[in-house]
Amino acid sequence: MANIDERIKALTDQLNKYSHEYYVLDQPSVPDSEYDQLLQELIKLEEAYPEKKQAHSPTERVGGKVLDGFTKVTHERPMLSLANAFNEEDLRDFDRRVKAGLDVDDVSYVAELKIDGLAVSLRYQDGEFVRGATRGDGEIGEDITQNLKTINSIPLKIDEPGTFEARGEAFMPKTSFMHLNKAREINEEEPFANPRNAAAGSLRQLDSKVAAKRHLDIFLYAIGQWENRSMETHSADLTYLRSLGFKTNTEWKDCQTIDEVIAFIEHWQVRRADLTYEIDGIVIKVDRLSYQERLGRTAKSPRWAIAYKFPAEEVATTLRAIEFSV
Ligand SMILES: CC(C)(CNC(=O)c1ccc(Oc2ccccc2)cc1)c1ccc2c(N)nc(N)nc2n1
Repeated sequence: MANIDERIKALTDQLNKYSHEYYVLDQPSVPDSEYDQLLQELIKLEEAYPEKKQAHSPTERVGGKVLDGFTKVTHERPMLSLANAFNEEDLRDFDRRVKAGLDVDDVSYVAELKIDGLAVSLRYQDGEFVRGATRGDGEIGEDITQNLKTINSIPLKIDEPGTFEARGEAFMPKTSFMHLNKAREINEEEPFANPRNAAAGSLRQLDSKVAAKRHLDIFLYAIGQWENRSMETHSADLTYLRSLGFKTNTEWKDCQTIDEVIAFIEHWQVRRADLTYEIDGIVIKVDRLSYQERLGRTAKSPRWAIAYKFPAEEVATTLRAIEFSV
C-alpha cells in the first residue's frame, strides 16, 4: 500500500476533482456512494494522522470552530459598485459616454446576468484558498473564509502561482431558499424575505456548520489582484476563471452594439423566471481591458460598466395576485 502521505494526497486531489465535476461542471463521473466512501477513508486517515491533513482537504468544507466575530479585511484592489440604468435611454447615454470618452465609434461589450446575492472576494496564495471576504464598503470587508469554504463550487486549490483574487456573487438557489423558509416556518422562526437576505444571513453565521447546511453557491465574474495579469479582454478573464476551476455564469454574451445589449436584456427580462437563481438585472462591461483602464472610475464605480436593473418583481407579483383574485 502506498505510504500514508501519498494516500492522503491522492484522496484529497481525487475528491476535489469529483467535487469540481459535480458542483461546477454538473457532470459527475462517479456515484455519490463512491465519493462518500473515499471521503470516509480520508476522514479516518486525517483523524489518525492530523499533521498530514492537506490545507485544501475537502473535509474543510463541513465547518469548523465557532468564531466570536469576523476580522476586518482590506481589499488592496477595491471592490467597486455599479452605477444603475433603468431604461433604454440610460443605456444609450452610457454607450455615448463610453464612445466619447474613448474617442472611438465601435466598442464591444460583455453582457452578464446580475445575480441577486452578496459580492465576495476569494484570495489564493500559491494556489491555496487562503481568504474569503465580503465586499463591505468596497475597501474594508469582513473575513468569512470559514463560511465560504462550505460552498462546494469554490475550489480549495487552483493551479496559479503567487497572489490571485477572484470576485463574484455568493447566492442561495431558489429551491434551497424555499426549503429553508419551509423549515423556518415549521420551527416558528422568521422566514427570510428573499434569497439575497438568506444568503447574506448564512454568510454572516459565526458557526460555519450552520452555513454548511444552507446550500449556497457562487458565480465568479471578475479577477481582482493578479500578479501575472495578462489578458486583453474581460471575456478572456471569464474564460480563464473557468479554466482555473471557478464556477462562472455561462449566460454571458459578447455584444458588438448597445442594440445587441438591449436585445439580451429583453430576452432575460422574460426568461429570468426559468433560472434556478434570482437575478435583479444585467451588467454591461466594456470588453477591452485597455479601454477600461482609459475610462477609469469615479470614487465608487467604474465608468466602463453599468447595471441595468429590472423593474421590481414583487410589485408585479402582488398586482398579478390581486388581478387574479378579483
Ligand atoms: C465590474 C464589477 C465592479 C467588478 N469589478 C471590480 O470590482 C473591479 C475592481 C477594481 C478594478 O480595477 C481597479 C484597480 C485598482 C484601483 C481601482 C480599480 C477593476 C474591477 C462588478 C460588480 C458587480 C457585478 C455583479 N453584481 N454582477 C456581475 N455580473 N458583474 C459585476 N461586476
